[in-house]
Amino acid sequence: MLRDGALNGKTIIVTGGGTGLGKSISRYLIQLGANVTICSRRQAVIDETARELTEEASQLTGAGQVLAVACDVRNPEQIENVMAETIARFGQIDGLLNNSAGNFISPTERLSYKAFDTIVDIVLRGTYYFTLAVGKYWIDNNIKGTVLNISTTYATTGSGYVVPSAVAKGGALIMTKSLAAEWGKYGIRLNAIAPGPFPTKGAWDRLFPEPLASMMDPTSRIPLKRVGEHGELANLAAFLLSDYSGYITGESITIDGGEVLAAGEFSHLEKVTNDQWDMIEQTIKQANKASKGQA
Ligand SMILES: CCCCCCCCCCC/C=C/C(=O)SCCNC(=O)CCNC(=O)[C@H](O)C(C)(C)COP(=O)(O)OP(=O)(O)OC[C@H]1O[C@@H](n2cnc3c(N)ncnc32)[C@H](O)[C@@H]1OP(=O)(O)O
Ligand SMILES: NC(=O)C1=CN([C@@H]2O[C@H](COP(=O)(O)OP(=O)(O)OC[C@H]3O[C@@H](n4cnc5c(N)ncnc54)[C@H](OP(=O)(O)O)[C@@H]3O)[C@@H](O)[C@H]2O)C=CC1
Repeated sequence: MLRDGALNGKTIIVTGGGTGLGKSISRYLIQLGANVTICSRRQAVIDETARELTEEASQLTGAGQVLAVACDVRNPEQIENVMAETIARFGQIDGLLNNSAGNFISPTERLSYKAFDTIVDIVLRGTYYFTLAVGKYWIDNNIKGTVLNISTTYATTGSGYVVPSAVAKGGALIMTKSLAAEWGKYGIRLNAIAPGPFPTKGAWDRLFPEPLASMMDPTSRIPLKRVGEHGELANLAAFLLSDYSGYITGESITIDGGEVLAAGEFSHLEKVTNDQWDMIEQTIKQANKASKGQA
């Protein structure tokens, strides 16, 4: 979507950049000229992704570079190490993509306290620790940085069976809006993306495992009748991290093929056939006549 070189000179940290959506977005940011630091807990995973993205970038003109630094986002010292290594390698930090997450489906009453804490700590604590660390650095150094948080559609609607994730994503979304109001005076922008289903191994293993996958078609309730493509999400993420979105802050943009709209009171009526609509129309018109005393 953006022109080549649109992110030249920018350095962006992507948490959870070794796999799934974080990897796809990192790939596109690098293509657009950004230098990207990817971080997550598993050093071997981010090293392999960095090798792959570096190889791909070497085939392109004007692509950025990639650095892999291990980090558990629940640990402030490790976050500060990622920032220090990024600044040592690339000079400064311009953007932060909070993408790391943990999640699994479960009836809430089956969860231990530790299970609930594990998800909330990765998603909410990890997001505010990283945002706080980078925000302080930007304010101290007068840098007009940008934060983008990967949220979900149920951060605003809520959802059963993923309650710790909903609690944490909801909290992170309110942080996005609150800090956008507070840090606007420093030129710091914060936005979020709320994706619907985008197939990744991490999400599908934990949210759509067997026997669920054999029992239901996740596209049936999506108005556009398909899941998302990683490139579609990467386009939106790159735009929101770029200067082209310079007047957008505190916003959450949904990218879900219309899935949340399916909750609308009458949206399920797509199952009604044309013959049934003929009958329904006649029935309603009869009732209209009756109410005017013409029946
Ligand atoms: C119907 C169609 C649906 C289609 C799909 C649509 C999807 C669209 C919307 C999706 C929105 C959001 C998506 C995401 O966030 S996807 C990201 C998924 N990726 C990950 O989760 C990657 C990282 N995850 C992990 O590393 C692990 O899963 C974990 C989060 C558990 C953390 O691992 P860790 O090793 O730190 O933790 P433990 O294994 O020690 O577990 C901690 C406690 O949690 C308990 N636990 C773990 N799994 C379960 C389970 N399935 N049920 C109940 N409890 C569980 C575990 O027992 C530990 O607790 P205890 O010590 O008390 O036993
Ligand atoms: N796929 C989808 O349909 C949707 C995804 N999302 C969101 O998109 C984002 C990416 O998810 P997706 O790509 O699907 O799944 P992945 O499982 O591929 O990505 C999650 C990433 O988070 C990292 N991570 C987990 N725990 C930590 C931690 N404590 N510290 C640092 N990194 C951590 C993992 O790496 P490691 O294990 O090495 O630490 C992994 O790279 C998440 O925020 C998710 O909530 C939202 C809506 C829909």
